[in-house]
Amino acid sequence: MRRPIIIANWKMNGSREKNTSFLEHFLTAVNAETCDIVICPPLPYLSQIQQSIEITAINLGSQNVCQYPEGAYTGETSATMLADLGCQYCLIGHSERRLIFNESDKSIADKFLLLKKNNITPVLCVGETLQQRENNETEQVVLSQIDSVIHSVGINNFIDSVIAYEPVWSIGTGLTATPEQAQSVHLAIRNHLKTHNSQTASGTRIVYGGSVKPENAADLFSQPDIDGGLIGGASLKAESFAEICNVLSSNAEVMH
Ligand SMILES: O=C(CO)COP(=O)(O)O
Repeated sequence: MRRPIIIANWKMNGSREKNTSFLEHFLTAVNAETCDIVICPPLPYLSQIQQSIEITAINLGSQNVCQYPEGAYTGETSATMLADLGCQYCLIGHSERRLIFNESDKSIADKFLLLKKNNITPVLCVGETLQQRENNETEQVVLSQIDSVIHSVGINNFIDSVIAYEPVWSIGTGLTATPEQAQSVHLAIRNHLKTHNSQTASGTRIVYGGSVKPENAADLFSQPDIDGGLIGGASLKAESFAEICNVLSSNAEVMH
C-alpha cells in the first residue's frame, strides 16, 4: 500500500507574518495521520518553516534546487544546502520552471540525481499543455518527460521518488482535470513504469496537481492511481489546505 502524500507549493507567496499565521491555523485544523504532508515555502522561508514544524509530523520541501553541486553559481542553492536546512522533498521540473525559466530535461535529470545523493526525495512534475492535449499527445509528452529522467539517472535511482502529474492547462486556471482524465494519465504512468521495473511501478506515489480545492479533492483522491495532491492556490489558506489534507487522510482510512 502506498502512503498518500499531499504537498503544498506556495510558489512565490508568503511573508514571515503570513507564514506564522498560516501554521498557527493549519496545525489546529489539520487531522491527517494517515498521510504525509509536505510544505514547500519560498526558499528564504525554509528555516522559518523548518523551526515551526520541527516537533510536528509535517515535512519540509523546496520548490527548486541548483543543477550543479556547490561552487561558483551566483544566486543558486545546492542540494547539500537544502539537506542541511532539513528539506526532505524537493519539486523539480514544475511547468512554471520549464516554461518561464526554460529548464531542460537534462537539467531536471541532473537536479534529480543531486537530490538523491543528498537523501532528498525528488518530486518530478510532468504535464501537457492544452495544445498537446488537444493533439492527443498527453501520454507521449508525460511519459517522455519521465523517461528522459529515468534514462539519465537509471531506474534504481528512480525508486522512492514521487511523480506529480500537473496538466499545464489546469494550473491556477480553476479548470481541474476530471477524476477520470487524471486517473487515465496516472494509470498510463504506472503501466509505463512497469515496463522499467514492476516494483518501482507499484511503489511510486503519483500525485495530481492543478486547481485542486476542498470541493473536488475527494473525487480525485478516490481514484485508484491518484496517491495524493500537489496544491498551489488552495495551499495558501490554512483552512482550505487542512481540509484537503483531511479529505486525503480519511479517504486513505476507508481504503485500508
Ligand atoms: O502548480 C500547482 C502546484 O504545483 C497547482 O497550482 P494550483 O493548485 O493553483 O492550480
